[in-house]
Amino acid sequence: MELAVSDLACARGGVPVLEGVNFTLAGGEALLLRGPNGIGKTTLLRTLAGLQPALAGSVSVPPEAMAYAAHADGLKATLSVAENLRFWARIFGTSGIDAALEGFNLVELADRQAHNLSAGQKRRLGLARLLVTGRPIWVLDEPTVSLDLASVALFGDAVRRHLDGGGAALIATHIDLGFTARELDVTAFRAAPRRLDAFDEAFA
Ligand SMILES: Nc1ncnc2c1ncn2[C@@H]1O[C@H](COP(=O)(O)OP(=O)(O)OP(=O)(O)O)[C@@H](O)[C@H]1O
Repeated sequence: MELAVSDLACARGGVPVLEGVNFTLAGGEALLLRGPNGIGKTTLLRTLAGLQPALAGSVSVPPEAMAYAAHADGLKATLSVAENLRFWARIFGTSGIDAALEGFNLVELADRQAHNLSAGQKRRLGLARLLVTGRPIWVLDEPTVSLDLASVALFGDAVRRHLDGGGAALIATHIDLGFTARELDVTAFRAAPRRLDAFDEAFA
C-alpha cells in the first residue's frame, strides 16, 4: 500500500500552516518529518490521520489504514497495562498482546495500572498499542519523548519489524532514531501568512 499525499494544505487554529505538501510513502519504508518547532508537523500528521480536515489536496489512503500515536498516550488510567492492550486489540479487531508486551519490555508491568506507570513506561505502553492495531501505516508524533536510550532502541526495533512486514511509518522527530530513513523537511511547505476567517471589509 502506498501513501501518496498531493498538494495538501492544512491549518491550525484558523491559520494555514502548510500548503503544497507532496510526498509518497511505500510499504517497507519510513519517512522522517523534520522542521523547526511550530512549523506544522503535528498539524500535518493530525490531518493525515483524519483528526482535522485538510484545506486542500488529497491523501490516497483513508485514516482507517493508519495508526496514530501522539503526545497524549491515549491510555485508560485505571486499566492495567495488559488490560489497556486487550482493550485496544478489541477496538481494532485483533487478538494477542504478547508481542506488544514483549516488544516494549512491558511483561513485568503487565498487571500495573496505567496511572501508576512512569512517564517513559506510559510512553512505551502508548507505543505498544501500535502493535495491536494491525494497521499498515504508523503515523507518529515525537514518539520517543520521555524514553531512555534502551527504550528508543526498542522503538527502533519495533519500527524495523513493522517495515520488514511490509508496513510503513511516518514519524515527526527531532532526534536520531538509530535507523536510516528518508527525511522530509516540511519547512519547504510553509504557508503564506493569512487567516482563513479574515475580516472582510465589504460586509462590515
Ligand atoms: N489551537 C491553536 N490555535 C492557533 N494556533 C495553533 C493552535 N495549535 C497550534 N497552533 C500553531 O500552529 C503552528 C503549527 O503547530 P504544530 O504543533 O503543527 O507544529 P510542530 O511542527 O509539530 O511543532 P513542534 O516541533 O514544536 O512539535 C504553530 O505555530 C502553533 O503555535
